[in-house]
Amino acid sequence: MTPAARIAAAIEALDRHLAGDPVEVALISWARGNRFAGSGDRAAIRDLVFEALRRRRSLAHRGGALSGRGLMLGLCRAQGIDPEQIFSGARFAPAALTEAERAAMAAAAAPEGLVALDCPDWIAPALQASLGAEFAAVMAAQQARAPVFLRANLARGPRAAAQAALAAEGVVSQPHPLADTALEVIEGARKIQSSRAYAEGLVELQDAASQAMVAALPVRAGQSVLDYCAGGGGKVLALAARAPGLYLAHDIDAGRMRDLPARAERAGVRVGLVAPGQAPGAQDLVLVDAPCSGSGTWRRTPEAKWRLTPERLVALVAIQRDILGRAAELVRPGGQLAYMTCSLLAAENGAQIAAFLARDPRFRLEEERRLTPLSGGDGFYLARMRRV
Ligand SMILES: C[S@@+](CC[C@H](N)C(=O)[O-])C[C@H]1O[C@@H](n2cnc3c(N)ncnc32)[C@H](O)[C@@H]1O
Repeated sequence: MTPAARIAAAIEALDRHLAGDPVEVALISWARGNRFAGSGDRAAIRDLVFEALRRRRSLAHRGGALSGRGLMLGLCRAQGIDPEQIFSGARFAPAALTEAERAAMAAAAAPEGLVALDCPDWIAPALQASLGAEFAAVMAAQQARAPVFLRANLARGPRAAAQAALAAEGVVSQPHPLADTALEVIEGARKIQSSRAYAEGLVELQDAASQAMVAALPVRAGQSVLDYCAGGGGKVLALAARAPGLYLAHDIDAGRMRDLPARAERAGVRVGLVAPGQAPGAQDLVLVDAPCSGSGTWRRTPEAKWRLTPERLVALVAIQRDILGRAAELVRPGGQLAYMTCSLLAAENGAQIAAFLARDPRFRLEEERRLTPLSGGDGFYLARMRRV
């Protein structure tokens, strides 16, 4: 496909998405209806769509409309490409520009303020309060694509050995300072999942900040650990790789843990599954990787930035509060409770924990950590508490 044809495809997928389809569904629908497109084309179209969503507000401003065409026009302009060259009306290219489109683009001044930062108006005050002087830099960082990170699985060998095995298969990576397990992929990211290094469990895909937060948790051989919101198991697998122990995974939606047994086997670690609502005995460490706004991961999941609403945020804070209360009951006296989110918002992080500690005097805060995308990985929050 020509660059113009790929842009025409991205316009179609974006229009489906803007009409209500989740972005992944929109991309799959496009691919099903256009089976001639090869994997290289599909990947390029996906990149265009995600680029447009990360910068949805500023590109719509530059392109004169919040539509597939408006976003792609805005992207051309932001990249210094003359839209007339792409929007030519030639075969497979987007239809030629209309006079109205030319006029709308000509009228659009350079984006400023929250538009330039691609920040929804309603959430800006909360983000500004949470991020302080870093607000603009963090929002700007979220406009760029996230790096691809791998976690070297120490249960299978050291990071350098994983790096060498990947390099032999064309996946070039370098150690990342956020965690002693983190590798940042520089070349060959598309080969990771078909590599032997991945199949043999030497590495897992995991954001570097996520690895850093897990590394901050204490692990001792033989301890009992419950990952209360395990999802696909990224955190519990990373913990289990550090020391043998009794690891359990729980999620309200058992379907989310579907792949966990296979992932644990690949990684050479053991993780038991706990059915939703089933109460395991008191644990040395309970980890709550809570459902959250995901505001620290908007580079990877840009549609979430535009889908989040004030009502959903209030609901998430209530869910987190409820989960904390339940998880706290599963910590043995003297044991630890670790609460994490990939949010940048104080309401889901420090304020949530302050309210929990005020409600439950059995717990003391031992450590809080915050990371933003300015450190290279996702935005993350960790509070480590002890039941005294
Ligand atoms: C941030 S994700 C977990 C990601 C996972 N820990 C990982 O590293 O791959 C949050 C998870 O919490 C689960 N969840 C939501 N509400 C819950 C609840 N009330 N109790 C337990 N899990 C819940 C969701 O199903 C989701 O899988």
